[in-house]
Amino acid sequence: MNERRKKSMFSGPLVAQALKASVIKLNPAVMMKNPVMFVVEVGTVIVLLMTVFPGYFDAKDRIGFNLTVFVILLVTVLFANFAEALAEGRGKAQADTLKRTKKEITANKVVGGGVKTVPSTELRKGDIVVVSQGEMIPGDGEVIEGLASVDESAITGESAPVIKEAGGDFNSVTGGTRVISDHIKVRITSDPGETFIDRMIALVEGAKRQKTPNEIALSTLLISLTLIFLIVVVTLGPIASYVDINLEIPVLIALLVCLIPTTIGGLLSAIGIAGMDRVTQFNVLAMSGKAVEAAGDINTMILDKTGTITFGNRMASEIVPVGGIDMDETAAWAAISSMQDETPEGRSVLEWMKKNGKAYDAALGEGGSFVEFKAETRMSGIDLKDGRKVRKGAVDAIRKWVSAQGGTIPEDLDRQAHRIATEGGTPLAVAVDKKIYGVIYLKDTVKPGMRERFDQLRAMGIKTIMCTGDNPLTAATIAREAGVDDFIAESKPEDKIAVIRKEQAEGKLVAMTGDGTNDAPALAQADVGLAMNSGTAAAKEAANMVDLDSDPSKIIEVVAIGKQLLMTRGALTTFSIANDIAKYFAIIPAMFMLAIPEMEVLNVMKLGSPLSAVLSALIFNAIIIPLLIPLAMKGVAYRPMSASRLLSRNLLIYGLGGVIAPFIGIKLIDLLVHLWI
Ligand SMILES: Nc1ncnc2c1ncn2[C@@H]1O[C@H](COP(=O)(O)OP(=O)(O)OP(=O)(O)O)[C@@H](O)[C@H]1O
Ligand SMILES: [K+]
Ligand SMILES: [Mg+2]
Repeated sequence: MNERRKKSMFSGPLVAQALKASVIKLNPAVMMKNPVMFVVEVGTVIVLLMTVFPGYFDAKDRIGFNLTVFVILLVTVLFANFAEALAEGRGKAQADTLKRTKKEITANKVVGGGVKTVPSTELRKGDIVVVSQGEMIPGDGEVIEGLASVDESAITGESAPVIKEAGGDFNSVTGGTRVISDHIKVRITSDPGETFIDRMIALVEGAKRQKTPNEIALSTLLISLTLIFLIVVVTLGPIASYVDINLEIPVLIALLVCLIPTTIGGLLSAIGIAGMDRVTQFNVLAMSGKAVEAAGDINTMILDKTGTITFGNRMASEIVPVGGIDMDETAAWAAISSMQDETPEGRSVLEWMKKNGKAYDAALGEGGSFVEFKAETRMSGIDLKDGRKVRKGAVDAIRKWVSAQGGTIPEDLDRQAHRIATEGGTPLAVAVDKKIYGVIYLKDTVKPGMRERFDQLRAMGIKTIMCTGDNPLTAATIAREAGVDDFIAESKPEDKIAVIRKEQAEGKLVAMTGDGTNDAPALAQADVGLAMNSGTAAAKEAANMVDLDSDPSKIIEVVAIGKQLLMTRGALTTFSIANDIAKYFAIIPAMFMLAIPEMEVLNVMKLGSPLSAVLSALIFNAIIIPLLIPLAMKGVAYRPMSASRLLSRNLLIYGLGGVIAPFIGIKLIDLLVHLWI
């Protein structure tokens, strides 16, 4: 699928498909959704009638001209349809591939004591299925038993298998992905038609594409402009004839089409679809165009430290005893506290032991009950069967835990923790009941290039806040190193939602990423919530975007894509309206010169003849649409800068460019047209 995703929008089959679709879209019922182009279509039909039945319209001496106007108008409409069809093309192709994936699946449903083979479409929420090596997972669900490696490339395009297992944050599986080793039992969590693949198909196909609030506002403006010009042009005829000037209908229609915002009207939906498509190519699924646009308007971005700003593979790199305790004893307790801790942090402690040739009595831990790491407690460990409780965790959490039992805190604990934290490391204290043995030094590294990216975000006027469960000192060090604007340390998952609400109360739009079930409320609250595909079903459900590559730092690029979408629309609107204004100078003098040849002084552009002026303006009006398709699809060139600088830059380039381009374009076309007629 990744291959397909990367495929150019302008490849042969997609272009052929789009050409066909642009004719089908001529259907007036479809055209009506785009009022600007619909007006052009109506004009096209009128000129066609005048060409075919010239007798009725007293237009016998203008058949050639009228036929030409008809052809140019028809091509104008086709160009606009082509832009939209081309933008839709890649999504449609992707949807077809996904649909094929869907059809083939059968499910082994657990019924009573046995297993029954049923088509996946018969599965309902709550059903249990067994999936073995080589089989496809028949629906979205949660692993309730077993562990398997799963090939999710059908969805993510990423060929490396991922491990899915019961319990924890990696239990969610997606229908249409394939188990490549072992077997698992899965509880189905979605009904047919509501699965992740169904949603994906609907998204890439644009089936449920709704206009975003921004698009609606712009459409309203375009319709108003169209109406105003329609009224002007319709009343122009009678007024002119009152003073004995006879304006011809095809010329009036040409005037109207030149004046109404056909360029942006023709490209508007293509810009929106292409923006969504850019996000999809980036392997992020946006649930709506609104989400992508919200990303472009973000003021505040909330980022996790571990795994987003840093690599996140926090590894034990040192074990430091405190209170005069022996090194080996401290290390042994650190290891025992990690015996069943499957987090990267926990596993790294055991690896450290091996690497440093340290031994511990594993038998001590046997039969004990495992205390899983929780972001709320910020501790993990084991309750031994002899009654002793072994813990490791954030220094302040362990401190509190030990103090609550009446224990004392070794005086060098803080000094050691402080040293580790100022180096940007995470200190984990190790304790058994009320005695603290030492500190584990977890090392993590800030990803390269983070500072530049945060500088860019700042240039765009976006504030970044790093949220971490880590202590304030580590947080401060990493925050400084990475260059984020602000940080919140010792934060629990629910603190994120508080930060979001606070920012939103100040009228800001907030973006965040998350993957856990406890991130779900915050993901829902954020204006842009990007969930990781590796995360839980609840997180993916709550978010309005899902990153199929599960890379939380991608939120930064998503914002850039959103901004680019808004900018592209703004730039092309400016260009389009500036263009139309410039066309006055070609077409209005021509129109009056047709009626009163003495008005030659009006011919400021020195165009060949009134008729060639009208045709040239109309041809320019048509071909500017396909000329701008690449820009509409790829988005305007984009450099991070503040909104006000962007605005003035765009006005200069696209406003001024929009005024100048028609003068040059129409003049050149007129030179050719005048040779021909
Ligand atoms: N496996 C573990 N066992 C015990 N304590 C841990 C473990 N993993 C992390 N901790 C402690 O709990 C704290 C909070 O961890 P958590 O994963 O919630 O946040 P974080 O990873 O520091 O920050 P972020 O929100 O950026 O991921 C850590 O700073 C660390 O002190
Ligand atoms: K126009
Ligand atoms: Mg974490």
